Amino acid sequence: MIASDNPHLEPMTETLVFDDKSELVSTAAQRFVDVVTAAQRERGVAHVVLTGGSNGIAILAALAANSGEIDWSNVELYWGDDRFVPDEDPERNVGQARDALLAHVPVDPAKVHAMAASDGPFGDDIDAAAEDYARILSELSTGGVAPEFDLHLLGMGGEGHINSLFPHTEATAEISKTVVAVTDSPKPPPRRITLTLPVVNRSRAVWFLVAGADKAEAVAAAHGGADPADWPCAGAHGTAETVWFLDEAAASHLPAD
Ligand SMILES: O=C(O)[C@H](O)[C@@H](O)[C@H](O)[C@H](O)COP(=O)(O)O
Repeated sequence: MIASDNPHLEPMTETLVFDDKSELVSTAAQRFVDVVTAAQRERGVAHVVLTGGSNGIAILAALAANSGEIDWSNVELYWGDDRFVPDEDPERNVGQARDALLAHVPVDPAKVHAMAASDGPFGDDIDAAAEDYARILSELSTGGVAPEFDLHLLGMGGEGHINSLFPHTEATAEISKTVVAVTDSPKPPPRRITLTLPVVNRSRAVWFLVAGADKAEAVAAAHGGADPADWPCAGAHGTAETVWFLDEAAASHLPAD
């Protein structure tokens, strides 16, 4: 089992409900700037895990327009998951991030840790590609497992999937590996590489970016303490904070208070 040696005691859960998706995105982008600049002040380098999905990419586009005092040359960037398809496939999360943000800010290419594509250095060997990502995480950590990320962004599917961790799957139940290959994703494409829940949960801050009525049941399940096997989103928590950025539709099944 992967343990977090983070000393934080009482992680805070915060649920923010916005009138609409654009307000959600602009607030999360502003707060992203605050978290990354604070991490850089304290530790020099910020470690941030990006996500795909419409909200995750919209935040990156907002940051391309205004990223305040972020020193992009001192941000280590990772992905929570990616599709194991050719690099030029428009479904790749890293490609969408390149278009939305990375092409527009002075990131250090050596600090941009994309998951391998199916036409990358490991060819079609998805297990080798996943193992290599685990090696990268290990090498960039102080304890040999994975970094304690300053921030892990998460989108969420209507059935509660986060990264490529779907309900009732081995990947969601994984407690030893930091990164696994998924070859039968219920949502296409079937082949993906994903961080596991124990490594997500090494993050200081875990943020859910969720809009739309089709997500309301999963949001309510996570807030009600559901079993992560049923609702993987219920198993993701930051060691310092867990923040739910919701629009009103996504929050519609939460208790009124
Ligand atoms: O892996 C995938 O198939 C998607 O990228 C998925 O995980 C996405 O992030 C969520 O469904 C949230 O998407 P939205 O932000 O568009 O709701």
